[in-house]
Amino acid sequence: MTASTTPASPDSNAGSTAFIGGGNMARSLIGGLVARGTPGSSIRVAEPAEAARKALADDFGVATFADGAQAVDGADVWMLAVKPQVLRQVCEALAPQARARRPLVVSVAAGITTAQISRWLGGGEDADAPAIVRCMPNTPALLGAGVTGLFATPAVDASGRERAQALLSSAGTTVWIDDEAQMDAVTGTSGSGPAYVFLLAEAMEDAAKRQGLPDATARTLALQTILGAARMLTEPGAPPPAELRRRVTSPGGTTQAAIETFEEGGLRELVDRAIANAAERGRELSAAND
Ligand SMILES: NC(=O)C1=CN([C@@H]2O[C@H](COP(=O)(O)OP(=O)(O)OC[C@H]3O[C@@H](n4cnc5c(N)ncnc54)[C@H](OP(=O)(O)O)[C@@H]3O)[C@@H](O)[C@H]2O)C=CC1
Ligand SMILES: O=C(O)[C@@H]1CCC=N1
Repeated sequence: MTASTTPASPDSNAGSTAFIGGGNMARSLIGGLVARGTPGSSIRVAEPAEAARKALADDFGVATFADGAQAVDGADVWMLAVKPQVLRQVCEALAPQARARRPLVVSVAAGITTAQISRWLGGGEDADAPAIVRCMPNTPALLGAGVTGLFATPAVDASGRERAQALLSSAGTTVWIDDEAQMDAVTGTSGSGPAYVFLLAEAMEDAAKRQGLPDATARTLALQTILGAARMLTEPGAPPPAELRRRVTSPGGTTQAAIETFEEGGLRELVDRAIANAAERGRELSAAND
């Protein structure tokens, strides 16, 4: 077992949060937490790749470990931030510590259900069940501009909910859902959603270049348009998206020509299918990794 920072004694880790997995999502969440005042020293990260451990320690001042068991040692919140495909193996390895410590377990893994996590952690039924919050953040968390859907199992008490809410609030807006089955729809909408906007940015930039604009100009126009539109959408008291669109669209003008092209091309139906497919993939990930 190697640790790139020296572990403190378990008792001195009370109040700390352990991340299992130090990849893209963990970086976004840790960045959001540290930027909003959580001391890096209270965050412990297990990550197999040495280069990633060094970058996390350098960038955020967190304690890093090659081994999950060391990272969770004494931590009372465990953030499971590994791929769905390895979550079972991770949970089963940590099950003895989970039974002994009874941490608040927070999972960001797409698709994987709280029942699966509970079983893999060796959880019992009812009063003996582990406290698990399943959540779906997104990468704008890095800027504190993310949105996270959260679901809590009955074993999570009010203080556990508050703790999870506080952790994810550092990443931006939080939305609790009561029905865990809806988490796949959350994943398809907002978890994966930033990539849809990035795809739109790519497509607008490419189209602008094909219209003869210089590369840098095309990028600036595409990105600032998305930023400005997103800000208008989220201003307090902003009208709904359809009304904002109407205000840009002069009858018989340029925008109408573009919007008609999108509608004829089936953009709405395409978005509907894309989000449905993302949600379905979440359900498949659950079944495939059970
Ligand atoms: N990226 C996103 O936008 C979002 C992702 N999620 C969820 O977050 C989770 C992580 O995704 P993402 O960050 O993108 O994936 P990454 O692959 O970037 O991060 C996962 C990290 O976990 C590491 N890892 C693998 N095995 C272990 C282990 N046994 N112990 C500790 N760490 C391990 C990986 O190391 P190595 O690469 O060396 O194997 C990798 O660095 C997924 O479950 C995903 O569904 C949720 C919302 C949004
Ligand atoms: O693509 C994925 O599976 C993860 C979950 C949501 C965003 N990224």
